[in-house]
Amino acid sequence: MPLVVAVDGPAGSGKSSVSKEVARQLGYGFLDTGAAYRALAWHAEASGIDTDDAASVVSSLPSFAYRIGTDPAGYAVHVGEVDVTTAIREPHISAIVSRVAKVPEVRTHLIELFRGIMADERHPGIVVEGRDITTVVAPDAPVRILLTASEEVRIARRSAELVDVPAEYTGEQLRRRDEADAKVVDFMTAADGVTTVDSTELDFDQTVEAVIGVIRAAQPEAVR
Ligand SMILES: Nc1ncnc2c1ncn2[C@@H]1O[C@H](COP(=O)(O)OP(=O)(O)OP(=O)(O)O)[C@@H](O)[C@H]1O
Ligand SMILES: Nc1ccn([C@@H]2O[C@H](COP(=O)(O)O)[C@@H](O)[C@H]2O)c(=O)n1
Repeated sequence: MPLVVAVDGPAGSGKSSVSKEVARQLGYGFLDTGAAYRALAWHAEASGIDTDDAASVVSSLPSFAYRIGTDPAGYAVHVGEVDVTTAIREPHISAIVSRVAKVPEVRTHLIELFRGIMADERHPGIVVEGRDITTVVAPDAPVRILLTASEEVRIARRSAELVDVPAEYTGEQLRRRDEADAKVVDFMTAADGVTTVDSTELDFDQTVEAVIGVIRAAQPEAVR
């Protein structure tokens, strides 16, 4: 089993971009678990399923042929033969993903999938990011981090990415998604043994260094 670095946090806190860069610098694998929930929402829609109907969402699981690599340099997400890497980031998918993520059967199915990917990892370590990694998916991981930032800063960073979308819409959507997701798992407070990295006052490189610092403190031999 590789060294697992578990990273949780709210929307726009920098989980995927920071985790990917940390993995790249340490020569580790990288697993974006949110991509699976997004891809399932995409798949359900593409199959004409009402994402508000939990039973229908569950019925789409057997045909959900999901693939994601763990090489941080070759990030790509597929459903069957379709490359959905870009499509799953559309605001439309962000707006509906919490509906599928709250379905218990979906969570059980995807958590098994994540654990399988982690067990198969060939890099010496893997950075796994999401909402319930430190608490449910890998509660025994040797390094567990809650990556956070103020809501205002998270909205500003996300708005800077989505230049064609009105900032008010982006902010409202991020708030709504956190509110819906927080009913399912607690990613706003650090569980026992989880180290908080607050990037509100840090730039991207400083945040990457702060996360590597937490890994170094917990596993000195893992980081030269
Ligand atoms: N410390 C930082 N300083 C400045 N920008 C940052 C910092 N951390 C992340 N960012 C930027 O903020 C944006 C959101 O980051 P990212 O997509 O990684 O967040 P996320 O937590 O994975 O979001 P989501 O959960 O919505 O997928 C990106 O544009 C990223 O480059
Ligand atoms: N461990 C996780 C990861 C994600 N989710 C759900 O997926 C959505 C998209 O995640 P991003 O990290 O890409 O923003 C997120 O809003 C959650 O609904 C989850 O439940 N558990």
